[in-house]
Amino acid sequence: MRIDVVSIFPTIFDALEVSLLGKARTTGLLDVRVHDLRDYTHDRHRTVDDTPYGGGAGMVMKPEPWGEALDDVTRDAESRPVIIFPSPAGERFTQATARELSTASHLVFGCGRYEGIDERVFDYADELGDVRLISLGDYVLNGGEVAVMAMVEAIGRLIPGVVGNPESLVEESHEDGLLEYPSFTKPAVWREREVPPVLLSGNHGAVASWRREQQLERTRERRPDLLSD
Ligand SMILES: COc1cc(COC(=O)c2cn[nH]c2)cc(-c2cccnc2)c1
Repeated sequence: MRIDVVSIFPTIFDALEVSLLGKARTTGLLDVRVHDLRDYTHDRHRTVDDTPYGGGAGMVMKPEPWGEALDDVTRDAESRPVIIFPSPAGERFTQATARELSTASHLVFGCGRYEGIDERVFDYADELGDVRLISLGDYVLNGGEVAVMAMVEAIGRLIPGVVGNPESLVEESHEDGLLEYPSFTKPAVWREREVPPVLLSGNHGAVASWRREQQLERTRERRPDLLSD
């Protein structure tokens, strides 16, 4: 998978080298390219924002740099990319979204800042790829960069070969629509707290039933919304 990221803070994405995705990049499973939006400006101050038409507080990201940046990153695309803009006004990002996007050949992420991006950019981008505004949650960040880091990690780890043990991807929260069961490891007793005896019983059927019940109990308590979907 090829991933292009456009941002006015490209160095933030140096952190992707450190995470599990660093290995995926060296093995060629992931081809991650980060671009500075200011490289697509032509004025002395490398301006990327301006005041909003119609008035109002804050600044809006200008369309021209975005148009040139999106042209550039899609110019040599081997397939029609999915062009994703993190936004508080976007569709909800879930494990199902991550799974869907992990099958794409080419993802382009556009990191908005300020009060957002001139709306005409999304209309233009639709000529270049499938545009998706995606929200990580109902809160506002200063920019899309942190959201892109989270999405790239959630998507990247689902690509075969990126995570060492694919078995570990199956028994995770949200993979089966429920929260994951509690985990324990040695010692069997720690600060007078015992590991649930069923987990030491060697009875795999009883362990599986206990874990399923724990998943349901936790989901009922913490995320009843997942049970009504
Ligand atoms: C401060 O104003 C913002 C911030 C952000 C960064 O993303 C988030 O805050 C976010 C993402 N998931 N949950 C929250 C994005 C936009 C934006 C981008 C494109 C179109 N419209 C708006 C605007």
